[in-house]
Amino acid sequence: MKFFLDTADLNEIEEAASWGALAGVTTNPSLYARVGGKLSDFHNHIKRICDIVDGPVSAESVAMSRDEIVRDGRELAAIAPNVVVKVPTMVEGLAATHTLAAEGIPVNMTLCFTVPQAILAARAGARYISPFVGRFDDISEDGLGQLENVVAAINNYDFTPDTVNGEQVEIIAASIRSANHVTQAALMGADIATVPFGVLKKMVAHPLTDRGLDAFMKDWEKVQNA
Ligand SMILES: O=C[C@H](O)COP(=O)(O)O
Repeated sequence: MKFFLDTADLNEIEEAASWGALAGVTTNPSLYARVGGKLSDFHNHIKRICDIVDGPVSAESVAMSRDEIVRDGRELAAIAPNVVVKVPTMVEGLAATHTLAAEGIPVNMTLCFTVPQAILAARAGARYISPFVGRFDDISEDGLGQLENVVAAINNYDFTPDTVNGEQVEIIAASIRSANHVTQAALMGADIATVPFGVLKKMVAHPLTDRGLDAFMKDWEKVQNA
């Protein structure tokens, strides 16, 4: 499993990148708004993220028609070679993905919740598909169960390698709210988990690690004073 950071916060991205396990970043309009992002600075902001991260950086189109999404996608892809265009899973999004993929522009289909949506995204040529876990849980549905179904269904078929780098479509477990979501996503074989920085920090920590470290430090103090 690879880890992406689900944020538009440059400080979080720089810090996570320094830990050595950051394979990419995903952003969305809400995450950009959260860091006080302005429309006029959007492309520059994505460029700054691309300069920090050695991996795919998803930047979302907010257009609603296929022509506008394609236009948005081309502009976003021109920002840096590692930009991935994030497109919502809807009819206009599928049509735009089909066009962008044919041009060699990688697409991450987002707001994906079901197996049929995921298969349609893969057929349209998406490089990444992002099933949402937490938002399913929010409506008292089984987010992890849906993710497991998507992973199993996509792996049932040999989707044509994309035109960008010959790699198969990858599943990004998105809307991740806990380290346990990451554990379960890894066990079911999701290719990538995109996690908020707070979850990434929790993934590192364990009370037994803290307790063990504390005991080691106290015993080392005894050694020094012996
Ligand atoms: O845009 C994709 C995010 O992973 C959504 O996460 P969220 O449900 O926590 O906002």
